[in-house]
Amino acid sequence: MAKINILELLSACKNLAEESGEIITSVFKSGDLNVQMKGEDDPMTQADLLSQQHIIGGLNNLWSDLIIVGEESCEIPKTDKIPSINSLKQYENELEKKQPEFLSLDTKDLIIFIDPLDATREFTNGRVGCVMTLIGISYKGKPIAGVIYQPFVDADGIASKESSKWVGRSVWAVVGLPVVGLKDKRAPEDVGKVILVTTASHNNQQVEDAINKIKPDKLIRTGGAGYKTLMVIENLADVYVFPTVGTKLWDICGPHAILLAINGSLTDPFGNEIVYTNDPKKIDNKYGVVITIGDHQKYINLLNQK
Ligand SMILES: O=P(O)(O)O[C@H]1[C@H](O)[C@@H](O)[C@H](OP(=O)(O)O)[C@@H](O)[C@H]1O
Ligand SMILES: [Mg+2]
Ligand SMILES: [Mg+2]
Ligand SMILES: [Mg+2]
Repeated sequence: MAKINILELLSACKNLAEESGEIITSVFKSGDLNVQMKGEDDPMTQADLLSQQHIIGGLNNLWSDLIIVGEESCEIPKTDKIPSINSLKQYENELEKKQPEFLSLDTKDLIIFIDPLDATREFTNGRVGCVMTLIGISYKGKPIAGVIYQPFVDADGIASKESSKWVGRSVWAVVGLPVVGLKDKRAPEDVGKVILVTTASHNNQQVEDAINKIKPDKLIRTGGAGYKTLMVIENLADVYVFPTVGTKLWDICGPHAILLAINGSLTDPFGNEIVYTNDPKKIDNKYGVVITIGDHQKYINLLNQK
């Protein structure tokens, strides 16, 4: 049975996500997005496709037996890319003390979830600040590591319309290790407020009901499942609620791992844990998601009050 070191796998994912960011920005700059509709309200562009091919092609070159679930249904052409596996080596001693089993994981228990471009709709509309590549690593059904790569931002994650500022930013974590480079971005005037973030473009009665039950001090509607989760991770929002079908496991696995690493929570609206599986019938988060930093149960109770 092949064994995998989580730091080597995450290093490869981070390297590939960062390079997929270059693919995404160059497709955007070319103006030739080649938008195809996979279904009603479900766009895919050339950037989604090339990003997924780059990431899976690179992983396949190192670990041919990895179970990978990518959003797009496409061929994976052979690539010369050999991802870097050593960029997180300095964390090995710390991980050995805290989660020694993560240094030697059975391949059969791992599933990698790839969203090669989250917020495609916003990408096609030029609202690129929400766009990110999401890679999550699950082990025995739970997220244990993940990387988010934002291509259209500066080093602090601030979105810009000027391409000269697109340095890009990775946020990554292994559950059990301290998270590097994250800031608490709560504005002083928002301290003590309840800030709820939800969909900008998939509003429905359940979303409205959830807002009315939580009664936030401040409501933010914006695009991207990854972007909204990152807002919770960076303390720009207390709770992200989307209480209906719409997101898939690849939208949440990577962000969920980062959230867990900072003691946040992600469940369905009834408080049930999400199980990460490659069963295609269970890829939808069919009851929706509730994502918090702080008192998760308080929001679950509010959402389930009669
Ligand atoms: O990777 P894509 O298809 O862009 O992912 C979607 C999500 O599936 C969807 O839930 C999000 O909707 P909202 O923005 O309304 O929350 C969408 O933005 C993308 O993240
Ligand atoms: Mg999509
Ligand atoms: Mg997505
Ligand atoms: Mg996507």
